[in-house]
Amino acid sequence: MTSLTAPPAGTGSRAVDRISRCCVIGSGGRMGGLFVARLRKAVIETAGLDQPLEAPLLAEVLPSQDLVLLAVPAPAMEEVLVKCAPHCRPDAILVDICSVKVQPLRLMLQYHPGPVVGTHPLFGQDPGEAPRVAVVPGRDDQATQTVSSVLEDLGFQTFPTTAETHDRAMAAIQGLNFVTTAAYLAALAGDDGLRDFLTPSFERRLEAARKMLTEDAALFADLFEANPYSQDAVRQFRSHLNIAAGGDVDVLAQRAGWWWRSS
Ligand SMILES: O=C(O)C(=O)C[C@]1(C(=O)O)C=C[C@@H](O)C=C1
Repeated sequence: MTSLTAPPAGTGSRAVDRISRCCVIGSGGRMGGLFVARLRKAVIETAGLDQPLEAPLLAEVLPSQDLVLLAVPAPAMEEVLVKCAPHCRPDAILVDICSVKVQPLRLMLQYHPGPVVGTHPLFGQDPGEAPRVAVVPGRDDQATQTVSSVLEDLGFQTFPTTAETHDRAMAAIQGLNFVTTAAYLAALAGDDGLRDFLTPSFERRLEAARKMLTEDAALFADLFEANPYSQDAVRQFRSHLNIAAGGDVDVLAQRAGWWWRSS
């Protein structure tokens, strides 16, 4: 599947004007679709491709692109690169939006000889008021600047980081959030006798966990696996459970108050 929109007349100094053609691979997905819509709204000529990624169409569409954005899950990255990278111009900027950065950047640098930039939009299908995107340089500093400027032009706030810093942070923010929620609820599962005892604070937690565990569990499990720091994060968390097991729960509660400290 591919569709193109013509850019309107008139150019300015925005980054999107320096990127005249772009292709989103995975345009049928939620994030891919969001990027196609924003790029087109920013009047950049945008093609969308999705499965099946067949060679004749890739050969027709990709060689003319200034920027190729991979909106594909981390586990599919290598397979997609094997198919797409040979059709990209060597000077095209290759960008991904995976929620982990060490592994996708390594693969993009391996399969594409030109500019590479990793990004992670820190939001889902609803970007909210001030959507932020982490940007990780891969190869070519100018390309990193161009991609950051394009993202800002699309209405996102960007900030620079490294793949390692990013993945350590996401192991804590996404990985542990998923694993600790899943472990807690799994530990209680199967005991129907608990139903009569549910309290408002527990119900709030259950509701907060619903989407993550009923719709997005496979996504978070994949991210846990693709993040090299996931197991470190779990081990660190386990040491905090040990504090509770030793009876010092007030120490934990006091430390947790850090999140609501006044600045
Ligand atoms: O919008 C949601 O429900 C999400 O789960 C989005 C969410 C998250 O909040 O962890 C999931 C994956 C992306 O890496 C960024 C954001």
